[in-house]
Amino acid sequence: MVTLGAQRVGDGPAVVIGDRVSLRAQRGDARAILREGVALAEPAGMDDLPVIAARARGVVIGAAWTRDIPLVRAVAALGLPVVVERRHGAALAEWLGVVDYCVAEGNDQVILCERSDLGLLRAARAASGRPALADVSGNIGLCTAAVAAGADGLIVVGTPADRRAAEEAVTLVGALLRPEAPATLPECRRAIDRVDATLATLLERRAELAGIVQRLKPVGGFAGRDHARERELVATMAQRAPELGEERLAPIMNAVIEAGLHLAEERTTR
Ligand SMILES: O=C(O)C(=O)C[C@]1(C(=O)O)C=C[C@@H](O)C=C1
Repeated sequence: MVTLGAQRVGDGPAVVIGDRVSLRAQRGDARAILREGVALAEPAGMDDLPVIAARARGVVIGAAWTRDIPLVRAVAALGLPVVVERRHGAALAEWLGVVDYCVAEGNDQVILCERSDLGLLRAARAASGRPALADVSGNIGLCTAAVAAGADGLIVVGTPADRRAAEEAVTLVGALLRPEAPATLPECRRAIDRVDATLATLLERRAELAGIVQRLKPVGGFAGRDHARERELVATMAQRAPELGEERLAPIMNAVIEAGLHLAEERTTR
């Protein structure tokens, strides 16, 4: 786990990082470009390092210059958390070799970052035991896939809509697939909130489908209720929710089904 400002990257929920500033791409006076508290900054050269050290929460070793070993070393020596991007085309060994340079400078606060190859992100995370971010800026369609692949967070430099898509992916996919071991009451409640967000999304989707079924059945709505089908779906769900079991699931699903039927009937009379 690596702490980046207020965010913990590695254990707990996947994070979204919206401010990654590249002094390489922007080319200008670092003092004018970097605001105090920026999450991640990528230097253009050695001259930028003092300003980055003073203002940024973490520093990026960019994909374009991972072979500039003197700069890699100097960046690691700042003592800030370091995000190591993979050079385009670099194999796993080369990527993790850059991490070794950072560790050799006494900096163990290293996060991996990958843009496109989610299989490699997963492999690097497993091989190194270090957290890994997916940079989905400009490729926002990869958000959910990246979280599903095990990314510990998303870097997204883009529009507010892009940022919302990233937040949605970490919440919904995280709740479904990311292991959680919250240790405090607030953490546990936030984890429950993520599960509830996923439940709400699924409940809304289920209600839509149940509404379509009512129109397809010869007799829809409460009049066409099929209790055998309801028992069957509860029994199937109990295989995935064995702790709750059929007995506890049955009243839950009864309420869900009735809510769907009420909605469908309301819609036909609207
Ligand atoms: O499968 C159906 O026949 C439906 O109408 C859908 C549904 C459900 O919401 O799952 C709703 C009412 C029935 O009693 C059984 C199931």
